[in-house]
Amino acid sequence: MAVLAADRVGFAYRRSAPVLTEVSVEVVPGRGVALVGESGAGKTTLLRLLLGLTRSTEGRILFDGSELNLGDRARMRAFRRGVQTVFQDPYSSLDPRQRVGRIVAEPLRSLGLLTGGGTARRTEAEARVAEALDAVGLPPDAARRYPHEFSGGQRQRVAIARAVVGHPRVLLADEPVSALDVSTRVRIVDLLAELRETRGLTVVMVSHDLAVVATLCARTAVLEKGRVVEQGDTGAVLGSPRHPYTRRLIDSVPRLPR
Ligand SMILES: Nc1ncnc2c1ncn2[C@@H]1O[C@H](COP(=O)(O)OP(=O)(O)OP(=O)(O)O)[C@@H](O)[C@H]1O
Repeated sequence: MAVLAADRVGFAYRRSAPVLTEVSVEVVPGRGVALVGESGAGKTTLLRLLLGLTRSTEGRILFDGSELNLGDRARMRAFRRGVQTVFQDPYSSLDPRQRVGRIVAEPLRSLGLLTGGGTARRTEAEARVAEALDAVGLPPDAARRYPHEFSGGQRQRVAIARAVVGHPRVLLADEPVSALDVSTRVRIVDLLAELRETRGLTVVMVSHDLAVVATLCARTAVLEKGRVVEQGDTGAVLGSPRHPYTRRLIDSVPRLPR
């Protein structure tokens, strides 16, 4: 069964024309989904709806088969334990005044994932932060440092550590590598692929980069002007696209001269 689904979702910003119309997308465990489409197609808006940050104006968002109710705090907490996020910009998404250890531990505290009290609680948080830092390939002493002491790629590792510290099932990522240089991009994509294998993490991703999509996501949904025009296995969608819009999207990818 789908962990997360958009069921005939529609959305319009206030006093504007709809930016999403009748969008249905399912996220099945172990089968990551890429959301692709031109700028303005509605990808980020759909991700925000799937994250429960914005309420849809039509249709429903389902988590483990039942409708997400943003007003139900206990249920939203369970949702946040299961579904975490990484944003595009590793510079603005980390609080510069907090040490990395505190940043990574934040979901453990806010989602009630720590069991003990006092010193035991602190020790448990430290151990789980160390485990998350190790999982993203950062040294243990990273916990004592501040975000500005790290490069862009390392900061994105910190953001990924914060997202996975509570062992979520799904990671929603909005252009997670587009702010990084090419070689760093490859390393972060490899890291996400590794987390997918080792932790069973299902990655749902918005990306302009079809090579990244092909590496990370089993399924692809193509959005054009707020509608899904094509979706299916990534190999089929990108390898033999049926819709002219998908073909145009693939043809618009710059190729190196031969
Ligand atoms: N806060 C907002 N208020 C009003 N309109 C908005 C708002 N945010 C986005 N939009 C509009 O909604 C549409 C979809 O935007 P969205 O950011 O979801 O697209 P996108 O596919 O993620 O684009 P990009 O690839 O450029 O990030 C666009 O026309 C955009 O101008």
